[in-house]
Amino acid sequence: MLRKFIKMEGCGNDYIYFDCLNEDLPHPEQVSITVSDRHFGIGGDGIVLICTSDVADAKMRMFNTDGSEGKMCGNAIRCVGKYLYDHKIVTKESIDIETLSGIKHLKLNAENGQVQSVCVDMGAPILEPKAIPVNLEGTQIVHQDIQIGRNSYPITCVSMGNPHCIIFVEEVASMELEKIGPLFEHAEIFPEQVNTEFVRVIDEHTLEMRVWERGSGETLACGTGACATVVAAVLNGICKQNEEVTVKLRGGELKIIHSDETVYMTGAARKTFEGVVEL
Ligand SMILES: N[C@H](CCC[C@H](N)C(=O)O)C(=O)O
Repeated sequence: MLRKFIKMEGCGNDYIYFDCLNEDLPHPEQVSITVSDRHFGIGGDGIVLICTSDVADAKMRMFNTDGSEGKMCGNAIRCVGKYLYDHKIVTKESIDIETLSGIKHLKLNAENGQVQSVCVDMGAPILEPKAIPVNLEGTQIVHQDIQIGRNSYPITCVSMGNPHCIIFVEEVASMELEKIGPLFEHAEIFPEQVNTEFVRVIDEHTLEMRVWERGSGETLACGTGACATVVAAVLNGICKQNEEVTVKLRGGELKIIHSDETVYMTGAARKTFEGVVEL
């Protein structure tokens, strides 16, 4: 079966998008494993299905490279907004997208009919350990030492609809994430695994972040991870609420504001190419 796809990226976090508004995509878990392969497939950090919704302008489903379904994806939701507007499926610049973590509100920033960037209301962070989930005692997990492998790390745990573990470190560039990332991802205290962010503080308005994603490994950026990182920085007294923080990622930058009620994420969304793939 031949199927059209569109490749898009947000800060280098690149997914293969399938328009499922009129045609479903069977076995998305297996499709993601196959087409995400950067040598034997199209290549990407996973796939995203753009589907109809009864409660919003569209529904987004995303799958990691290992076929697991993510409950929210910050970089992808910006690209979904771009796809819908650029293809005139929506004509408004304020739209809603249904996800497994609730309905998200998007403000599309377009020039000449093409979306360049999007501001997403990502919703309020979830800090209650059982809801993240993380199997640790307490009302929230902030700067709590845990043993991972042979070392102990002070972690902060935040959910943005998907689980994140944030560690503040002196230097991120030379970290060997392929070694340490899986130790966090599959640590027993995370019953649904975890996305792990390693963060260097540049100043109270600038953070440098690398990420080892649940189900995909290291990606060039993680939108929910950048939001979780700023929430963790506020909880640790590094950044201030209601002040914009720039999160520098390997693939670009995201602007995050952790307000009293929610977290706003603003960043680019870009199409790289379209194609047809044999599924
Ligand atoms: N790996 C994540 C989903 C993708 C999140 C990330 N790419 C983003 O931009 O938020 C998970 O399984 O929770």
